[in-house]
Amino acid sequence: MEKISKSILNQIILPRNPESYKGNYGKVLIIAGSTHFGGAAILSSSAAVHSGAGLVTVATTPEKFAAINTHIPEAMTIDYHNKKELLSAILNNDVIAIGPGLGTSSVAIGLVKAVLNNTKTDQTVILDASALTIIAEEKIPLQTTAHIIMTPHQGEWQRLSQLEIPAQTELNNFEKLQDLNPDAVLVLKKHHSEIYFRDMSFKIIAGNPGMATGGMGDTLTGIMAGFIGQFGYSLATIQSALLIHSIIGDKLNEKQYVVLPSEIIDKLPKYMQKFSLQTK
Ligand SMILES: NC(=O)C1=CN([C@@H]2O[C@H](COP(=O)(O)OP(=O)(O)OC[C@H]3O[C@@H](n4cnc5c(N)ncnc54)[C@H](OP(=O)(O)O)[C@@H]3O)[C@@H](O)[C@H]2O)[C@@H](O)CC1
Ligand SMILES: Nc1ncnc2c1ncn2[C@@H]1O[C@H](COP(=O)(O)OP(=O)(O)O)[C@@H](O)[C@H]1O
Ligand SMILES: [Mg+2]
Repeated sequence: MEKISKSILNQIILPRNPESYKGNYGKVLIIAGSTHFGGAAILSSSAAVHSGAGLVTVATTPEKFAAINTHIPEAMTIDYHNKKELLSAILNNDVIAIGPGLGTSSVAIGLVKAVLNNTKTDQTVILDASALTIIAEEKIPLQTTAHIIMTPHQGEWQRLSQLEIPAQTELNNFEKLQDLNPDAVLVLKKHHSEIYFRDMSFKIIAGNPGMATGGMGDTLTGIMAGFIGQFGYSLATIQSALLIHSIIGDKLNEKQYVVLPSEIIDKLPKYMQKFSLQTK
């Protein structure tokens, strides 16, 4: 398994073209949140905005609109119960991240199916949290032609792959990913998270137990969406998103016992600037 080098960040995060505008940095749709998990929608959309997505729309339940607008006014909101608006948003965004705080209601199941049935080749679908639980429980095939990235923690990967955590070896993970969708990327979140794609596997040597805080994975999903929106879908972009999340977490952990997801989000623009200037 190859270790992901920090130099990938200098290659991916480049200074912006002065002539560019928000349309050049990706349209991101985050389908997230439900009655008891409003924070997951805020963290994932805030992470997408702070990591540089040009336009971010959150599809959620209207009871969370006010909280989202207050915490992250840069993001737009739509009601995920409105099938027409949802379909239009699915068709018109470059990156669709679904799952943080979504829960596993019949509405949530319908949302996962709507994304998998209506996305196309040039789009990227990030499946996280409740979306992965739904796919495992409902046995929903991953049949979209869009790029698929799954970001399970070990418990979610156990549900999806039927592999108990001790059996989540490199070889077994390759096999199960092949069964689920041979073209999908698996980002297996753990201490020193791993990436699997076709016959390649990578790991990060970064991250710390101070990051074991609820919402940390929701934040990674937003960063992943923001990075793919602006830097394009590639293995290197996925690696960069995974790495910067933990590098910032490690920097904060030097002086803090506990690292909050919202603190990582706040630091994203500064760290991205630092890495972009190192290319000069
Ligand atoms: N502020 C908010 O709105 C927040 C909202 N959130 C939202 O909550 C929803 C549920 O997501 P979830 O991850 O909390 O619970 P779930 O899917 O049941 O998985 C837990 C099960 O897996 C097991 N497990 C094994 N290994 C594990 C590991 N490495 N990491 C974690 N778990 C591991 C674990 O084992 P146990 O701890 O019981 O031994 C347990 O059996 C989802 O939509 C998410 O986005 C959260 O993000 C929090 C902040
Ligand atoms: N001990 C640890 N070492 C390194 N990273 C960790 C550790 N604990 C948690 N993390 C990171 O925090 C994130 C947790 O994701 P997840 O469990 O999906 O959180 P949530 O669903 O609460 O948002 C992952 O990116 C994981 O790698
Ligand atoms: Mg999670």
